[in-house]
Amino acid sequence: MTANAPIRTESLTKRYGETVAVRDLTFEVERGEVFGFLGPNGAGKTTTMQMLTTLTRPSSGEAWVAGEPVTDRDAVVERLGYMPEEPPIYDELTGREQLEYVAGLRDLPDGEADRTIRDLLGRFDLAADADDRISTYSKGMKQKTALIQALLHDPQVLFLDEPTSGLDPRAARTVRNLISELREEGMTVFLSTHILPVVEELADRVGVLHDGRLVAEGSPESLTHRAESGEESTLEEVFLEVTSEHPEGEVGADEERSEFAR
Ligand SMILES: Nc1ncnc2c1ncn2[C@@H]1O[C@H](COP(=O)(O)OP(=O)(O)OP(=O)(O)O)[C@@H](O)[C@H]1O
Repeated sequence: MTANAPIRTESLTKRYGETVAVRDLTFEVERGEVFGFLGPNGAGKTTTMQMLTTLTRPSSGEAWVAGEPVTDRDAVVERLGYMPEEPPIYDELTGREQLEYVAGLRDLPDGEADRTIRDLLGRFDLAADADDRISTYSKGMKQKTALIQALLHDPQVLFLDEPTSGLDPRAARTVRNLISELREEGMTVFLSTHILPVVEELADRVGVLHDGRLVAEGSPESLTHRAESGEESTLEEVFLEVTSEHPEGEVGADEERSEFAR
């Protein structure tokens, strides 16, 4: 355990009535690491991300983001950037107006906000479209706008929920390249997706969630070179294997997650 890991959870659990959406989740993400959070539909990825971004409170257990407990909403929100699967952007605004609006919500001083917006629009190749309405944007341009708005306040940790879902291959490639650039700059990224090639390309480490539990964890390479089989396989095969090894309701409360050689 690293006390100052930018993301750290301990026995994090969320219950909705009888449903245990996330159970006893303990993991950490190191500074500058891209952590790929994988799992089939209903595994608990969104719920985990909502707890880490303070949108929903844990039922039990603890979590810290950028050193702050997720129960301290203001402190955590100041330090994280979050791009949800359906980013809140308004079609009737222009890209620039949308970003100015978010900068206002974040209380960024006007001069600083203008400079940051200009820099990020340039960097994400959106400057020429910044004064067009978002209703005229492609899905990829909307996604880039959403990524910029998550970065405006220079967060220490970035949470991305299915950042490439619904994008055509070219737009998905652009978004993957941008994430890769952020990683090269040392950003800590928590990347939730069920698209395996995305984590294969971008993640330094992968966690596989199934039925609310972390059932496998390791580098993408170690997951594809499973120590016990000694055979090379694809991440998809490993994913299917570890999620079928743990059919719903059959995972013992104290069962260890699969560990792979790092
Ligand atoms: N607000 C809620 N009320 C009741 N049950 C919920 C709520 N949110 C999630 N759940 C349940 O918790 C479990 C985990 O859901 P979650 O959305 O976190 O999974 P996910 O891995 O993000 O799935 P997907 O890939 O389909 O988005 C599911 O059984 C879901 O039905």
